[in-house]
Amino acid sequence: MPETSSPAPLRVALLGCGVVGTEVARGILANPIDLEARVGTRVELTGIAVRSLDTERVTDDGFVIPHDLLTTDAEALVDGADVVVEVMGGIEPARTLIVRALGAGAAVVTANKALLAERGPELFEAADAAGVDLLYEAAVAGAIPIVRPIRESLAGDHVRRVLGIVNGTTNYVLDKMATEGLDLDQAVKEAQALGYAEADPTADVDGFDAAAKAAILASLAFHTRVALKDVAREGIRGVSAADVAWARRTGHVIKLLAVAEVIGPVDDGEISVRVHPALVPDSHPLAAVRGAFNAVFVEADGAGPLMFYGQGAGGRPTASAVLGDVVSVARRRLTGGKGLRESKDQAFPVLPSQAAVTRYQVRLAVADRPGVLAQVAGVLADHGVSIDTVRQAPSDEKAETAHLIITTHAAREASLAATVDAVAGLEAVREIISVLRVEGS
Ligand SMILES: NC(=O)c1ccc[n+]([C@@H]2O[C@H](COP(=O)([O-])OP(=O)(O)OC[C@H]3O[C@@H](n4cnc5c(N)ncnc54)[C@H](O)[C@@H]3O)[C@@H](O)[C@H]2O)c1
Ligand SMILES: N[C@@H](CCO)C(=O)O
Ligand code: NA
Repeated sequence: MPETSSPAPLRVALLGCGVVGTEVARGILANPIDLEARVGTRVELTGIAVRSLDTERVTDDGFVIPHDLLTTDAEALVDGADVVVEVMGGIEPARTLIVRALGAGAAVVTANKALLAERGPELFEAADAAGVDLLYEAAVAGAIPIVRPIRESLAGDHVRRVLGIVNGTTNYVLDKMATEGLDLDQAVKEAQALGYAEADPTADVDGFDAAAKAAILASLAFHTRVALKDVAREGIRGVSAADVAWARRTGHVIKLLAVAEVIGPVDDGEISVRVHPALVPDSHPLAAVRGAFNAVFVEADGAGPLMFYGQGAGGRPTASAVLGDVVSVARRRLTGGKGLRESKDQAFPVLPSQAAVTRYQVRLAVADRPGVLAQVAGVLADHGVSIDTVRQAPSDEKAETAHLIITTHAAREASLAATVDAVAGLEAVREIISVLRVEGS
């Protein structure tokens, strides 16, 4: 009988053993899903790089990570690996270790959106040069398959627009404000108590986390390179309980959206990439995304609208995406295939935020007397901003003040800003209370 030799085991090195890392380790060591059967060879966790050997590493449901797998020598661990899984976060030493791994011919799986958004090109070039995979499904919207669908399933289509709720913490905060009437600070404290928001909630509340994910999504969707610095970013600090309540009255919810869209021809246009709070009509699928859930709504020429929904964070959900990537790179290595190359054939100019085209809802307090509405409408007309609807809220008779809620047709951000300044200058206008973009209609 001819001898058949089974393929060598796949050696996986894990960098980081925190919320995600412990669950990745458990997934490899104690996976009820048989990784060996999925991959075609044994998947061996060779070690886990940690900062301290003294901490006991246990998953939420009590799976203890064997102490003998832990090491503080991340470089040595990387050098012996076929696949390196980076879940330590931060820029350094993650960047150096990933470049080292790729240079040595190992495939890399990472969940590190901050690193990809800041140093992606360097990493993709190292992966392409070595002909190995650099996969990062977990970096955008956690468990939700969105990187692979955009990169592979939609590669034969033209993506026009991506609208994403890609930060669970801010979605939880805005949802609490809408459903319980909390103000922003109260809702952030609740998010912190539940472990969604960090002690310093800046990365979430000010939109940095969503902006990193927007840069990654835009790069994939439009086959180009969008860096974090190209993303116009506004967080949710300016959203008041009154804004949220008014949104409900006008049939909207406020969401922090990551928006990436082509403006102009799909093969010769420009792109706008931005993160900001926006009014989403109740009828849009994104309006139904509650609590800390994430969702990404994609519009493509051929496919039409697509919606991806699920858990964007948490140890097990994020580890699910990481493990899927591990299986994917392992299968490719086993068949001797090269890694997927970065797709960056389109050089779309990224528009500055003032050039973005959106609908707006402006809420203002005006003197309640004849002719004021006509004056305000006249200023919008003079600036070429077209009104879709005007609604007047019940007036405060004592103060002789009326509230106007004006929704515009699509206008450039720069024109709208100039228009609002001119409206604010009218003698009859007491206050511009809020200006919010309207997306998804
Ligand atoms: N937690 C989530 O829900 C989630 C979701 C998606 C993506 N991510 C990403 O996954 C990565 C990990 O996130 P996390 O929540 O598990 O973070 P975490 O802070 O819980 O874990 C990171 C671990 O890496 C260790 N570490 C950091 N630097 C190290 C070094 N130089 N050497 C050895 N160990 C080091 C830390 O001590 C910590 O234990 C981050 O890039 C994060 O953005 C996390
Ligand atoms: N802080 C992020 C974790 C996932 O990237 C969130 O709230 O969604
Ligand atoms: Na994902």
